[in-house]
Amino acid sequence: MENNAKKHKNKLVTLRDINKIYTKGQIQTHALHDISLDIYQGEFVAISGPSGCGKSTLLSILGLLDAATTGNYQLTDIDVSDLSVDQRSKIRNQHIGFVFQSFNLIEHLSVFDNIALPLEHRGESSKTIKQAVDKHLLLVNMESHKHHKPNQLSGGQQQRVAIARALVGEPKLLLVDEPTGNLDSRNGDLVMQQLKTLNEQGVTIVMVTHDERYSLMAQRKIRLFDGEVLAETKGAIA
Ligand SMILES: Nc1ncnc2c1ncn2[C@@H]1O[C@H](COP(=O)(O)OP(=O)(O)OP(=O)(O)O)[C@@H](O)[C@H]1O
Repeated sequence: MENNAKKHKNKLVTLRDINKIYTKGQIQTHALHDISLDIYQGEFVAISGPSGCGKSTLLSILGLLDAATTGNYQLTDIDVSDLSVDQRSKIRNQHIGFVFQSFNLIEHLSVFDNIALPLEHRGESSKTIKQAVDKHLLLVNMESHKHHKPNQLSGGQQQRVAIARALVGEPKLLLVDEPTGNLDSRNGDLVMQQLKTLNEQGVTIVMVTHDERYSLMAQRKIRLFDGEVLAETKGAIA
């Protein structure tokens, strides 16, 4: 298969010399050391490495949930290194979608209403919301379940709803943290197939995973160790 990154030359993420130091009282943890990374539009990047090596920290910085202690981060043409918390959250809402291991769906809302949430926060009209939600229900093959509540769905179906919710605002970057961690292998395979298809349709994905099989589905595999990039493998498409 052709590497999507070759089709899309636009650079989405430029990280330069990113360091993250957590300080708690007298204790400092140097979680990321001088990470430099470029991610291009259309790529599927997997981040792996042992527990505590900094994967979630890196994903939080990429997703503007947290800021680096030092270093530079450019998202498309926006320098997001030194923004206030409010500015960061505005850019996050516009440009970034998240999928977490635990789905994080709201139990008392229907599938439709869960997917609609990001657009409601943006104050979109109900017509725009309906069109966008219907489109994304189709994208993840969940249109026949739109009136269901999350507890009436399998884990794999819940994760597909979470993917639709992450994508409904048309983010530039989809960040995925252990998407199959709470799923059996059949549902895990279905969710991964869904992510692969979305990537083939042009969605840029950065995914943290412990599962070697799934990281091989990405075009690039970045292995962290003690907060540093230990190795980078390119073109490993399954
Ligand atoms: N909020 C925090 N305060 C202090 N230290 C933290 C905080 N978050 C993470 N750390 C530390 O930073 C280092 C990297 O943690 P991180 O959660 O990024 O690793 P990880 O690779 O995602 O681990 P896992 O695979 O177990 O989820 C660890 O030593 C961790 O203890």
